[in-house]
Amino acid sequence: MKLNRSELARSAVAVPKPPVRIVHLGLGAFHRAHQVWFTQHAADGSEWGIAAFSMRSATAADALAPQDGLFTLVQRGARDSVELLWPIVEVGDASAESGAVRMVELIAAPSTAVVTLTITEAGYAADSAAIRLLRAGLVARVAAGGGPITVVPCDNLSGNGEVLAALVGVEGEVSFVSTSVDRITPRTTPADQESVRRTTGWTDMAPVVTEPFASWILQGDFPAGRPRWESAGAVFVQDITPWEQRKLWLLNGAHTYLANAGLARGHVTVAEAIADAELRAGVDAFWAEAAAHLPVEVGAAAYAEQLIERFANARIEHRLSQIAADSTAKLRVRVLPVLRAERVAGRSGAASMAFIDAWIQAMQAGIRSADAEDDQIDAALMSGESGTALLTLLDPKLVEEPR
Ligand SMILES: NC(=O)c1ccc[n+]([C@@H]2O[C@H](COP(=O)([O-])OP(=O)(O)OC[C@H]3O[C@@H](n4cnc5c(N)ncnc54)[C@H](O)[C@@H]3O)[C@@H](O)[C@H]2O)c1
Ligand SMILES: O=P(O)(O)OC[C@@H](O)[C@@H](O)[C@H](O)[C@H](O)CO
Repeated sequence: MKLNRSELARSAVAVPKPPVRIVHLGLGAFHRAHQVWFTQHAADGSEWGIAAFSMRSATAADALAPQDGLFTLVQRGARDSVELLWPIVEVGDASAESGAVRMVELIAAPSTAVVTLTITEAGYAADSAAIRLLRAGLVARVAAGGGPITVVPCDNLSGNGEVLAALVGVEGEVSFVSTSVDRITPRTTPADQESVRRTTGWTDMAPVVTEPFASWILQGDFPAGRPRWESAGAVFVQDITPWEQRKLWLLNGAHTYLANAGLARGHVTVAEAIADAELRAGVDAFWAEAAAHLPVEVGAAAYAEQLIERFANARIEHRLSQIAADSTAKLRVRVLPVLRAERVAGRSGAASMAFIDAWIQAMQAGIRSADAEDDQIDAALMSGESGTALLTLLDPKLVEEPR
């Protein structure tokens, strides 16, 4: 793609500018590497524009607005492949009142068919700003007879569609779709920005670097239509549960372990941690436990084999300190279900327990990343029996069971 000047702008490049039919909450790196990429690559992508809103600060919106929503996606495998993505046609900052008003107005607009979200796991709380604004938009839409709409959460959470439907609590023509999303996308660094400038000749204040792999599995209805994401590789299933478990347990469970155990062993990135034979053995043992509770049709062994290659991609600088954030809540959904299933099957779940022990040891050694449960972790560490107190924090039932 050629630009006729060095700043990104729609006037400098011939790309589609579709009308807004999708509203997105959470203008982070992952949305741009995943849902924006799937929309651009859908056969009818040029008919679907996205209005994307940052939720907590103006930073992402301020970087993208002068670029008319355009940004560079770098797919980083053995070599880089660089692409200009154009589906974001409007950006806003919903942490400011004017942005929040515009977002609510767009959710209520009859021309909007889909709302997507990447608001992090912590955003799924009844009093979070994202949930309140989504609710306000849907209530306004129902009241004005705006017609059916579909809401698609794209965060790493079991049953994300059902969880969101319960939190939002809006009755009417609103369909909540559950999804399993997968594409390792680390935070962009200044070096990434500089490498995009060198490769393309244009200055991009908001590029995104991601891995070549991308997967999107969805379950649910789109009564107002949607882009033909399946033509870009998305898969629609009747029952998402085993697919979601495969991804959350095998990928995210292993990530949380590699973060806690890897930081304790002096590693900085996922690629370094998975190259450590001891950590790799821990991951393999956990995957064997998890695979025993997944149906054969999800292909756990092949997915795990692919994961080793993805984790080992040293050109993707995925920092363990970023992944270790909120480990307490993450262990509950990524590791505890496997431990429970192992114990119901009459086994000890030793590999799952080793993942939990790695977190306990990291907390005891003071290797901490931000955690929404920091106050409770502090209290557990102050108690005489900090190991038992941390186990209780994770799940009170764990301390009643023999190890
Ligand atoms: N990065 C990945 O590899 C990846 C892969 C799969 C799924 N995801 C999901 O996407 C989420 C975002 O990842 P990212 O890489 O874009 O992160 P990011 O830090 O680039 O962006 C996070 C976005 O979430 C918003 N946000 C943060 N906390 C929030 C809250 N409490 N309420 C509402 N909005 C909030 C921020 O404003 C920002 O727009 C992850 O938490 C995860 O659930 C990420
Ligand atoms: O994004 P989080 O914080 O839920 O988890 C960190 C990583 O495990 C995660 O972002 C993965 O990279 C992603 O889920 C891969 O698809």
